Amino acid sequence: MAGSVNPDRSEWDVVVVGGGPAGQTAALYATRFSGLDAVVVESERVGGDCHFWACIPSKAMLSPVHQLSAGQDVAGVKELVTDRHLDVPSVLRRRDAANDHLDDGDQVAGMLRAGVDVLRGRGGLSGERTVVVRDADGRERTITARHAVVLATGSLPRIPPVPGLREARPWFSRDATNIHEVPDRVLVLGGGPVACEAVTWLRAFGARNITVVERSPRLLARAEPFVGDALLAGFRGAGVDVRLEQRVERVERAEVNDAGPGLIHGGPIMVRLDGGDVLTVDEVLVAAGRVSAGVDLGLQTVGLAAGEFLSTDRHMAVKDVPGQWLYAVGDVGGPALMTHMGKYQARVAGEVIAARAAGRPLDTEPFNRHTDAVRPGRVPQVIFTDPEVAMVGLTEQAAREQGFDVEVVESDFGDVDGAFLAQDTYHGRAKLVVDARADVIIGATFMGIGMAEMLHAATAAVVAATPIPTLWHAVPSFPTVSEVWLRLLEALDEARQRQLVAA
Ligand SMILES: Cc1cc2nc3c(=O)[nH]c(=O)nc-3n(C[C@H](O)[C@H](O)[C@H](O)COP(=O)(O)OP(=O)(O)OC[C@H]3O[C@@H](n4cnc5c(N)ncnc54)[C@H](O)[C@@H]3O)c2cc1C
Ligand SMILES: NC(=O)c1ccc[n+]([C@@H]2O[C@H](COP(=O)([O-])OP(=O)(O)OC[C@H]3O[C@@H](n4cnc5c(N)ncnc54)[C@H](O)[C@@H]3O)[C@@H](O)[C@H]2O)c1
Repeated sequence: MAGSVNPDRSEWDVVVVGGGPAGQTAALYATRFSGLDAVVVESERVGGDCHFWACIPSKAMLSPVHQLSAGQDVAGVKELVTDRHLDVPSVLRRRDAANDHLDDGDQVAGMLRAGVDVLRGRGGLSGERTVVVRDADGRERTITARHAVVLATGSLPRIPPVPGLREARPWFSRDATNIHEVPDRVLVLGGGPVACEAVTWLRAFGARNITVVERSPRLLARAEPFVGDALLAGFRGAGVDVRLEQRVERVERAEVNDAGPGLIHGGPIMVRLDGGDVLTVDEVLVAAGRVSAGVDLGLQTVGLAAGEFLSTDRHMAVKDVPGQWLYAVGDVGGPALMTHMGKYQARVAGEVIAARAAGRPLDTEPFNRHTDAVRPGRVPQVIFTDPEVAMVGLTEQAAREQGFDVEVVESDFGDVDGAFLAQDTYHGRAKLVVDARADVIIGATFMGIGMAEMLHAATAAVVAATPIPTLWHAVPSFPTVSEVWLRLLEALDEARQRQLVAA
């Protein structure tokens, strides 16, 4: 669908550059109830990476993986599905439907219905409140914002400086999420969320030789250590070759033929690892982190350095830019590169822009809608491996490094009735990190089937700093897996009682 803008128009109250979830949300929150108008400038597809290339297609493929795997551990169902494989073409059709066959018509229509204009083209700052938009034919148009410009251009894959890697035209996350050809032999460079989720579906889709090369000592190194250990055991048990504390030294691909996303990009690839091993694979998937998509944004025209994650204050205004007219939300600002965090920041930015445009002072009471109260240390994340990892707040290590008086408590799901009713052999573990002085939870991690939907209770407890004595009265329903909360509180109580007796 084309953009929706009067060709002669050149001024809006709010100009948003980047139409991913963060940019869309900022435009909606700045304009609803405020009387302001806004335009979203988008160079590719309204909906962003999240809808077309990241969260939506990946989770559309992972849900069938989880459901088959869960069924394989429930008597009465497992007899039907053990040793059965996914119907991969059906899963890919499901994925294609979920991301609208890469067509952003519905997303554009949604913005227009909400009264937000859409302008196709690549936007970049050219001075205060001014954005130059270059369309696909190279035509330029200068637009200005009466009140605010919001940068929401997302992030791009980081390419490690490995000789031969770039030239080999390896896969990046877009190929993995929009997979059409399943490589039989694949090397995954990195062991973070992108890598671990992709390994989960590549295995389920029938890739027979998967090697993961991660430079740090653990998979999902930012999670509690038990998570990486359990994932490692699961991957290795399923035949995935995981090489920790290793790097790729060089890559060679004689025949390169990049026929498009998700298709194998050429002939076999020779990969030399730093230990001296040489592997031959059909594809390399680079999943080695992200960089800010702020390189061509004209940041230097307002005195900012290009290419780094943009630094913002608690109201999402970009630091070191006078006048409070420039905001950044979502991945372009880091450091929590997740859709829900980008949308949260965008809600804050939108409300701040509306208040400032009306000349209203920003709210100052705790948990007001004009201030980011989540960063740092209260960020939730679900990683949709099999089983899932769900975590919020600080890990034990991070809490100790930040000087908290830390108590930790862990429990597996062995004696939770809801767990053995859900699965015949439920494997999972939960951990709480407690600030002993304040007697509140500051971190929680759950690993197990269905944990994604368990997380929000922990997020609410961490953000609200619910006192542990209050949590005793938040009764988990029987027989649900969430009774693990009771086990955790009992374990904490027991440890404290023992300490009292010992003292
Ligand atoms: C494989 C994968 C899986 C993921 N899964 C999850 C998940 O399950 N849950 C989760 O919370 N997060 C997930 N993420 C992270 C999530 O995708 C990002 O945090 C999210 O997309 C960021 O939203 P955004 O709006 O900041 O950026 P984006 O979604 O990247 O949108 C930015 C938009 O800006 C446009 N743009 C860029 N430059 C310009 C310009 N100069 N002018 C105009 N337009 C421009 C782009 O075309 C794009 O449409 C995943 C990431 C990956 C890679
Ligand atoms: N479900 C989710 O919430 C979800 C899913 C996917 C991605 N994401 C987000 O997207 C972002 C990007 O994910 P990611 O996994 O690409 O990045 P990441 O930074 O989280 O992990 C990259 C991993 O690659 C390793 N690495 C980097 N260079 C390497 C090298 N040369 N050799 C070997 N290992 C190397 C790093 O040690 C790290 O463990 C993350 O911030 C993540 O939170 C979120």
